[in-house]
Amino acid sequence: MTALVLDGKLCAKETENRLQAQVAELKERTGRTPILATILVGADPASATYVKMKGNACRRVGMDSMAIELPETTTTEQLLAKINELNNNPDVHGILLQHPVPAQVDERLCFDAIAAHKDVDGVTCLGFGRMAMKEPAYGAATPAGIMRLLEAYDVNLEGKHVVVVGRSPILGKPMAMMMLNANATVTICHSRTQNLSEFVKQADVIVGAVGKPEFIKAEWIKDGAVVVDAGYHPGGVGDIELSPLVNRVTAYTPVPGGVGPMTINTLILQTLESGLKQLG
Ligand SMILES: NC(=O)C1=CN([C@@H]2O[C@H](COP(=O)(O)OP(=O)(O)OC[C@H]3O[C@@H](n4cnc5c(N)ncnc54)[C@H](OP(=O)(O)O)[C@@H]3O)[C@@H](O)[C@H]2O)C=CC1
Ligand SMILES: Nc1nc(=O)c2c([nH]1)NC[C@@H]1CN(c3ccc(C(=O)N[C@@H](CCC(=O)O)C(=O)O)cc3)C=[N+]21
Repeated sequence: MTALVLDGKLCAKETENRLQAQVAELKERTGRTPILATILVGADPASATYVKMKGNACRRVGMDSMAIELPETTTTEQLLAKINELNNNPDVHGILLQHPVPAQVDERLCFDAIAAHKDVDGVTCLGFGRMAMKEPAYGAATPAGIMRLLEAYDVNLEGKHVVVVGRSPILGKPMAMMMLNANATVTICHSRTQNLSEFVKQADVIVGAVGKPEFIKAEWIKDGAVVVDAGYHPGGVGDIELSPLVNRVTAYTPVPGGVGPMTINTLILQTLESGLKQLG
């Protein structure tokens, strides 16, 4: 069996072409383009790279971005003040606060300070709750990107047993809710789960969001499963041991080139949606 490659890089590229045209049309009509404000606190090189990639993606579709860099020593109050300023700035249509922030900062408080209509990365409690209730909301970028990728390849989720390994606020937990909303039967596994392999063996669709390289073993995954690997580690490996699987699963996301590009693409897509709402 040759597995279908869920090519996030390609899907993101195709979407960008469409977004570029929409941005050009908006600019023609209003003289303005959507602007994404990115906030990076501290100088972690990996985070700096991701934030740069997000700014570059804005530029590729003709949107602007505003890169805010705050020192490692930033306090919760200082970050809240910056977020408030961006909330009140009519030129800013979306706000991304890069996770993680330094330990002295209350990340949840800061995420939740982002105005709901500018929460294009889908990190607020309000956005999560609305998404979970199927009310209009911007989804968390990574799981929303995964849903868009599965949709693009017509992967059927209805009635399927989806096993999500990981329950973080911006990845595993919203992923599970989105799968539930897509009528999957959902199991969420985490660090206290007993007999993880027994759950993974039942998965029609397995989502790896653990943050540990090749933690989910190929031998746990059944023939014909759909494999979604959100993990990304140096050396281009994900959270799932992928190479032994490529000839016996139905479909899989490559690492790199799978989930990562869809995360950024979803952020850009949702920034444009927000810009369209705010600029007309
Ligand atoms: N491509 C992309 O766009 C993105 C990729 N990522 C990648 O996805 C991965 C996960 O990221 P993120 O969700 O932020 O990570 P977190 O560290 O926030 O969460 C990891 C989750 O895995 C669970 N976990 C840890 N150890 C085990 C274990 N031994 N058995 C079962 N579950 C375990 C934790 O459980 P518990 O809750 O009990 O602690 C937690 O829920 C990382 O590799 C990250 O690099 C993340 C964001 C975006
Ligand atoms: N508020 C917030 N929102 C996030 O969405 C968020 C975050 N914080 N913190 C960190 C993680 C990580 N993340 C990635 C995005 C793109 C790639 C990506 O595009 N990766 C490429 C490879 C890139 C490379 O070559 O290094 C790929 O998988 O093909 C990876 C990881 C978003 N995150």
